[in-house]
Amino acid sequence: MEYDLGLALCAVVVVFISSVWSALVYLTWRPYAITIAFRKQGVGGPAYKFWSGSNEEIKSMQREAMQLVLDNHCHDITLRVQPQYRKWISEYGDVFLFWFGPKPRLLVSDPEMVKQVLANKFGFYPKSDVPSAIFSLLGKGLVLVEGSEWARHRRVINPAFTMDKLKLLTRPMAECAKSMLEGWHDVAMQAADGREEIEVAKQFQELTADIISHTAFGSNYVDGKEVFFAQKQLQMLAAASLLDIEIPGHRYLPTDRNINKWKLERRVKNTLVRIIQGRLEANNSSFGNDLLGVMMEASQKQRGQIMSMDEIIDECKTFFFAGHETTSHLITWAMFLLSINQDWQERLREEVLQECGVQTPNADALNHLKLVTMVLLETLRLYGPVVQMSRKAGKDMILGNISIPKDTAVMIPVLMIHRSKEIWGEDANEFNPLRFENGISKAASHPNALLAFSIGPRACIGQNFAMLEAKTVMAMILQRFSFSLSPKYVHAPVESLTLQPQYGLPIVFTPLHA
Ligand code: HEM
Repeated sequence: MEYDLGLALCAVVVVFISSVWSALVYLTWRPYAITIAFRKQGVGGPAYKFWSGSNEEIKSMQREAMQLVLDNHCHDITLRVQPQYRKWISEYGDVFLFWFGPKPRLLVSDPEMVKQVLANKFGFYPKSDVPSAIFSLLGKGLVLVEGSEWARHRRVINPAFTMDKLKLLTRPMAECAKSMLEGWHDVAMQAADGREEIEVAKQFQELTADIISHTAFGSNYVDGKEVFFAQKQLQMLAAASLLDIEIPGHRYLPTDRNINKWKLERRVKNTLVRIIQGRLEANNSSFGNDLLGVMMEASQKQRGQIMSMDEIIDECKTFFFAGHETTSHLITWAMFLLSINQDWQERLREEVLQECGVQTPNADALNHLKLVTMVLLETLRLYGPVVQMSRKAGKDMILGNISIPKDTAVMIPVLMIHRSKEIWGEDANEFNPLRFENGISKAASHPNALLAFSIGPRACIGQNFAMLEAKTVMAMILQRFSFSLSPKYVHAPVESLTLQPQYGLPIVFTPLHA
């Protein structure tokens, strides 16, 4: 008996010592060895700090940067949004190593190396490990799945985003926009001076929520909006915990935050199950022309491609996450740029009136809006909603001439790349839509320099949807109003998962017609 107890005690001591040893190796020796291996290849970077890596330094730089208010015409917003990358690129160059806690991250801002990572067709650079908060937002939706599972999902979802299907969505998009703009028109007409100041960032969030609820869920859009609001709260919880180092098992503890999160997740799931079940049981000849219907149809038709209920649910969550805020911020920033560039606002209005008249624009007319497209591309370059992307080396890789050990995260600082003078020329920090006159690939010294929708096989599946939506809304605003920036506006772009104006975007509208 005593012998057994002694043996058990010995085992506990051995396990304890070996865990402490592994932890020490992981937290000290490994970062040291990785640093040396990269230094030998000429890759510098900030020194590793025990346990917290570079996190505290980043947090402190970001706290300081948040105090900055920029001039309205200053588009070099890296000072405020990515101060750490700006500082480290100037100190260590295009490629450097930093640390997310004890995990190594290689920042790569050379466009050719970025292309090698994003356009890799063999899946050698999968998405890097996502924080659990993001995973619970998207589950196994298209943004996060990998390999053959990703290929199966993408095949099922692709038909929902073909141009002929998207064209059908122009009408619900325009109807949602019309109802918002009629409201603006009425308040402006009632104002004593016929002008009205409106905080548009919030309005566009509501509009794009309305549009994605209508276009994804058609007749079920009221339920769709319920999902949307719950997802939105989950997203806020996720954003608040992004720079926290995850403690294993913490997400299973019944803390107030976790309990709230579980409740919201249940609400999202139950509502989506109700919508999908309803369509399956309706016994109609088709599941509908909305994104959900087209996806369910494709899932049933393509033999061997069927997606389970849980997978369809995760794709619906993904549409909300990936397609709502991004598009609303694109429209918000385009309005900001047109408010401070009145000459471009005038040019765009002329183009819209010439191609669409005063009618509600249809997909074919929108297709002819060349200047509007150029302004949206320039907005995506200067204020693209996605400011960085990350991947990891799926195995030991050679990138450029640098050896990268398996599992090293590779960070792509989109915001910095979009402002590089070497890539975009001396006017990189200026608003110049004409750079896109001959198309995206000719706008910079590298054909893949615009990364707003990413490139390669994992590029944004919703990019045509987003551009169609933004063009519809912009054209309808230009038909109805002239607008300028309110003196109350404070230029303070901030990243909260996506790039947004920290204090909103107040704009003064004057209706063009009574
Ligand atoms: C201005 C609007 C948008 C921007 C700037 C944007 C940007 C991006 C970017 C940069 C990626 C690649 C992310 C990465 O690889 O890490 C991506 C992927 C994706 N986006 Fe978008 N997006 C927009 C709108 C939309 C819309 C409207 C939808 C759907 C309704 C959508 C759905 C997706 C999906 C499903 C993926 C994952 C694709 C895959 O991995 O195969 N996005 N988006």
